[in-house]
Amino acid sequence: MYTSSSYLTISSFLNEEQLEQIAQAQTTAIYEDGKHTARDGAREVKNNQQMNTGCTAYSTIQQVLLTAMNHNGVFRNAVLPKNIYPFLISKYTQQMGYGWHVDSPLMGNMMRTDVAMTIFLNDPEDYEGGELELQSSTGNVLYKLKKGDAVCYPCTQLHQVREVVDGERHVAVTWIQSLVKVAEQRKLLFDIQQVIDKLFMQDRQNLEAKFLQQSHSNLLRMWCE
Ligand SMILES: O=C(O)CCC(=O)C(=O)O
Ligand SMILES: [Fe+2]
Repeated sequence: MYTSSSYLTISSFLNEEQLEQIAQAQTTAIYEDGKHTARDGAREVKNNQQMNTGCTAYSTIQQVLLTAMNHNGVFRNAVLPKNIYPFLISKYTQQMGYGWHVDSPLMGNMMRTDVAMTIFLNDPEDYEGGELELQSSTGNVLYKLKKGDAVCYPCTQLHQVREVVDGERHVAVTWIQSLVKVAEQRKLLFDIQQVIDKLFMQDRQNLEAKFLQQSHSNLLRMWCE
């Protein structure tokens, strides 16, 4: 599930019903210049539109997205969310993009940003260009996922949204403060959790799984803040 070092993709993060609710809401949405929510060097390279957070559509979409997050075990186990920043609902039309930047380390009420997340709200066939490009030690990686899919990546990484050449790109983005600050530690915990889940699926009383769960619990206690 981790495609590169610690980038997590979640397919069908949103189901058909949730996507439909979002699409309905989007028809009445009000958008404004995305530069309002960027700071320092990011402001100059940010060229997109964002949904006005005061409109009814925004509240509806926010609710749908939070519900999806709460129900997603992979997201919870991999990201270990402590605080979630309100979603930005963005739209990139022709020639829009967001050049190389790093996200603010602190947002809102001094919330530390550990994990960034992009949820794709329309199909990759709907637009040309518009890939989310992430810096990685083994070469840059591009994400242009299916409608309803999501990608999570550590906020330590430089990234950009390549220019949309044709069509429209719709995404929801947010930032999460994790219970575990260090990405490598989160990845270890997630890997162990997946093995535990598999073993318990075969046998609810598997003793090795219980020992592994003990180690997982104690590591989480050691690393969480
Ligand atoms: O649209 C995306 O996939 C990411 C946008 C982004 O980097 C940001 O809003 O900071
Ligand atoms: Fe960003």
